[in-house]
Amino acid sequence: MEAGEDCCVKVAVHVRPLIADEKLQGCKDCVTIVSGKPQVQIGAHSFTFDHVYGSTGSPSSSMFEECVAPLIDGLFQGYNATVLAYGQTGSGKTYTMGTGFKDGCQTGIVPQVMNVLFSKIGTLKHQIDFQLHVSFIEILKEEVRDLLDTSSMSKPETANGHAGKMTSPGKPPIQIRETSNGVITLAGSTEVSVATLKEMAACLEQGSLSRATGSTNMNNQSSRSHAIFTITLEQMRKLNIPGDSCSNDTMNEEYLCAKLHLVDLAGSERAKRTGSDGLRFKEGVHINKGLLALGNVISALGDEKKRKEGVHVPYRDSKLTRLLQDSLGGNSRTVMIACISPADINAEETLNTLKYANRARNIQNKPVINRDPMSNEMLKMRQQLEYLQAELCARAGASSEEVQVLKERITWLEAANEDLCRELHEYRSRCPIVEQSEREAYDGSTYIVKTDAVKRSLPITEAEYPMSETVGDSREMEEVAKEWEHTLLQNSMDRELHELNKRLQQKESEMKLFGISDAEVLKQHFGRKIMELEDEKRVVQRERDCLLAEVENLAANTDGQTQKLEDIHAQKLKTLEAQILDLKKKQESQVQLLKQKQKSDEAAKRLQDEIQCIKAQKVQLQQRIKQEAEQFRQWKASREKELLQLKKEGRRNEYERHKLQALNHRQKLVLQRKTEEAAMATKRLKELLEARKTSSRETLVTMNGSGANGQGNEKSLQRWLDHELEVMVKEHEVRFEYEKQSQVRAALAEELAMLKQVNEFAAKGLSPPRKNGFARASSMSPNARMAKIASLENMLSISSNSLVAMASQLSEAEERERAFSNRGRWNQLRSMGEAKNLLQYMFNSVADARSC
Ligand SMILES: Nc1ncnc2c1ncn2[C@@H]1O[C@H](COP(=O)(O)OP(=O)(O)OP(=O)(O)O)[C@@H](O)[C@H]1O
Repeated sequence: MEAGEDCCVKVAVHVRPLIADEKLQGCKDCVTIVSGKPQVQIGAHSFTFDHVYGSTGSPSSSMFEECVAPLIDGLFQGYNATVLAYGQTGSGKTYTMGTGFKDGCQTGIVPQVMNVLFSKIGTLKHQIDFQLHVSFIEILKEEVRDLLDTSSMSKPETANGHAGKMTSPGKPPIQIRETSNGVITLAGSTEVSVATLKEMAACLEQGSLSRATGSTNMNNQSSRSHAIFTITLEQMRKLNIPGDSCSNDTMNEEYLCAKLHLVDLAGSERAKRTGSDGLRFKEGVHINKGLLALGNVISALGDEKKRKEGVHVPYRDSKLTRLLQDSLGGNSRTVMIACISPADINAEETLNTLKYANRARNIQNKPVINRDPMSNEMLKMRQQLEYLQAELCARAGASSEEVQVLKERITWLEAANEDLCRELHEYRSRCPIVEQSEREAYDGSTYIVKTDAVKRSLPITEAEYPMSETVGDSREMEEVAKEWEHTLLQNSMDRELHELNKRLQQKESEMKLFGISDAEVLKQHFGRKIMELEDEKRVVQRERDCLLAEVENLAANTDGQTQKLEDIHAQKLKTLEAQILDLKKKQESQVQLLKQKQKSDEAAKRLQDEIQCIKAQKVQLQQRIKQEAEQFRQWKASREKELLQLKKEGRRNEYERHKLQALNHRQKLVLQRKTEEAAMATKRLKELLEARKTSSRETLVTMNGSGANGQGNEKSLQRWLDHELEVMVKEHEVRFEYEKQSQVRAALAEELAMLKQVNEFAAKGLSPPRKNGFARASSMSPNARMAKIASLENMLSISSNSLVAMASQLSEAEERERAFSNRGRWNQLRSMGEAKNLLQYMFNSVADARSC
């Protein structure tokens, strides 16, 4: 084997979405991914990895291409590789790896690996001979079990809810061995030779079904073992050596053998949270032991100081670490996928996972191409030959050739320099535009941030009962509009009536004018006048006729006297004629007057009609005004009734609101008290943890410096013990507060879920089930429900923050505890006497505490 290149373990984080169970518990997403960066933030902690997938990091679908595909390419070059899924129980390891492969399901890394592997083999098989083997084992309770052993039966689920595989009786257990050149092998495990994708998939499916799984509170199909699916790729390549036609076939062949381990670890778990007991509890203990050993290996390899100090790496502490010896710090290219849940309830475990993963990034592996010794030797010789040939050429060549090469190099460098100058110039000319657009983008973002901040700064109490006010406002508006409309109508009708009255008055006064010159009297007057004129005319005519007769008689007598009489008569006649004419004129004028009279009669008639019409209109209008007033009165009465009803309802709502506010207040107080207690305990734990660092150092210094002074030493040991005990007590207190807070949160979440369900039922027009909580929630008004939902959501996010803060300190405490116990808590004790004294002191302290 040749010397390996240094390459760090690559770490990707896979954040799964909140699952139904977590949503039901009202869990909040407490993990933030920094946009565009592989950076994860949780509470005050921030971690950077090689990749982050899921929950608005890169899409999970690109994980295979970015993290695993390069490992497969390496496999074909002869490099070993490992993909390792790590994380808390239920965080999505099996989902990510696809080791729960069933019914040909293609999601997950392992099925994708198989697809890519066979498609590559398909394209290369004409040049290279391939051999593929797979093995599939699990480590359950520190025992390695073969998942592909067909002789052992698959065990159905037991009463304890355990499904798994039984080792066949008489078969020797699988042994982990290390070969002389340090390669870890499994003696006794089944290696199945596979030629097709289907065969390999069948192995995966068979092993997955045989794997031990069981149901816990946190995952109803929890893997109870660490599973390793290993693909071994052997290649026999024909080498193309120019000018080498004489050597035999084996001399021109190269043999490579590389392994790909696909590891799905069991999840770390807390017995209290998984609710495990009996067998499940024992499994949990073993799982945690294995993971603790893995953590210690990662810690030893990932801590630069420890690495430099050459600290022992405890691979042999567990079967898991022994099997992964090559993958961590050895001959392998390794990708670790840290699977995490974003739920705040899992914040402590998520933090622990991220801390481990972060440390794993510092592990340096030394992958080498795995050739067989013969091929390796051949390669070395060939390389040496090539080197010597080159050397020979160089020496044989003239020095002028060297000069020529240097000249060419100078020309090339000059050209490259020119290109770079041009690029720099172009960049500078583009710079102001880029800066401007960056400034604009920045301004835009601050604006968005500002508006968001303004929105967020609105206190939630302002949003309480907003709907009732809006409804009240709209009702009032409606009422005012109605009254206004009524007043307008009344006014316009009054104006109309006034107009009619005015017209009526006018017409009546006109009529009066006609009335003053009494029509009948006038008529009689004119009639009489005409008659008189007629009589007068007749008298005058008779007179004239007499006169005419006299004139004729006189004409017959023709004497002088007669002539005189005749003249007199003619004179008289003329007068009479004139009188008649005058009378005629008078008569005509009387007729004319009579005609005018008739016309005015007609006008009076018309006026009379108009007056009648106006009077009718007036009556109608008065009726309408009356009707309108009646309608308005009725509306007003009903409105007042309604108002009364509303006031009653308002009082009820007000009462309900007060009741709710009181309840909210009580809930908030409880939450506040619990949060304050939690914050105090967390703060105290933090202070103690900080103080412990210095105190343990001081203790050591004091103890080392006071070798002669036995009493001083004893006192400082006692102080150290007091401090240690206090840290533990505080850690327990915080854990206790954490549990209480989780319970409060669960109750709030339950209430919230119920209210939301009632809202959904109401939106669909259905009535909610007749259960206790539902009855109370559905008796609330929609506005009160909305307000309660908002208040509960507010409380939930307060609770979530408190949980994350506690989880952060608990994770810190646990990590330090682990580091401390690794170093040996009691290393400071140097004699049995010191130990006895300290034990006595501890007994006294416990007795004191119990007697209080
Ligand atoms: N990325 C994801 N998207 C959607 N659902 C997921 C995702 N990851 C995990 N889940 C769901 O979460 C649940 C737990 O996942 P899984 O069994 O893979 O966890 P695990 O880490 O293997 O748990 P354990 O250690 O207990 O075996 C499953 O119901 C799974 O379908």
